Amino acid sequence: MPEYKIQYFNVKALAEPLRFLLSYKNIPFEDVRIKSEDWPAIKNTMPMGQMPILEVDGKRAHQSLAMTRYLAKQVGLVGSNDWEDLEIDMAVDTINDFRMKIGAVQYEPDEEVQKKKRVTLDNETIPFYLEKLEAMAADGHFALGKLTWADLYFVAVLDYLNYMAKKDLTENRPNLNKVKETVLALDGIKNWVAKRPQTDL
Ligand SMILES: N[C@@H](CCC(=O)N[C@@H](CS)C(=O)NCC(=O)O)C(=O)O
Repeated sequence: MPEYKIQYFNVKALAEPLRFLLSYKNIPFEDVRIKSEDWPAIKNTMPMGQMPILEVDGKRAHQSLAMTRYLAKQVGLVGSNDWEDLEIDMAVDTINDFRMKIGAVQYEPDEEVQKKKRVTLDNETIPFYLEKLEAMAADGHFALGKLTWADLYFVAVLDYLNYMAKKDLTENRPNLNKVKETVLALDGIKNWVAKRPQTDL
C-alpha cells in the first residue's frame, strides 16, 4: 500500500475531504498539521505557496479538488463511466462554488463591506444554493443514487461551511441531513471523526 502524507493547517477545511477519503477505507496516513507561526518559513517550499499537500510515496501533489478526486479513484468512490464521473463532478463543483461564495464574504477584509455582503449571502446566495443542493440530494446522495465521493466531500467540508456561514446550513434540509447521516455512519469515517483533533473549522 502506498504511504500517504497530508500536510495542512490544524483545521478541517480543504484537507478534510482527503482525510475522509483515506479514512473511508481505513488507509493509514500521516496527518501533518503546520502551526500558523511556522507557516512563513515553509510557505516558499510548497509548489504554490499553499496547502493542502498530499504526498504519495514521497511524490508531492497540490490542489485539493484534484487530490480528492485522485483519492476517490483509489478507494472506488467514482463513477463507472465518463458520464457518471461528470455527474459526480457537477455536484462537487457546485458545493465548491458554494464554499467560495461563502468564503468571499467571510474573508472580506473591510468590516463594513463584509456586513453588506453578508446580507446578500444570507438572503440570496445561501437559500439559492441550499435549495439546489437539497434537490440534488433528493434520494440521499448527490450523484448516481449511491454513495460517491461527492457525498464524502460535502460532509467533510460542512463544518467549514457552517463556520464561515455562521449557521447550521443543513437545518431543515432533510435530504442534506440524510447525506450527512449516511457518511457519518460509515465505519471508517466514524473512526476518523472520533479520533481526529477537535477544531472548529
Ligand atoms: N486551490 C487551492 C487553494 C489552497 C488554499 O487556498 N490554501 C490556503 C488555506 S485554505 C493556504 O494555503 N493559505 C496560506 C497562504 O496562502 O499563505 C486548493 O484547493 O488546494
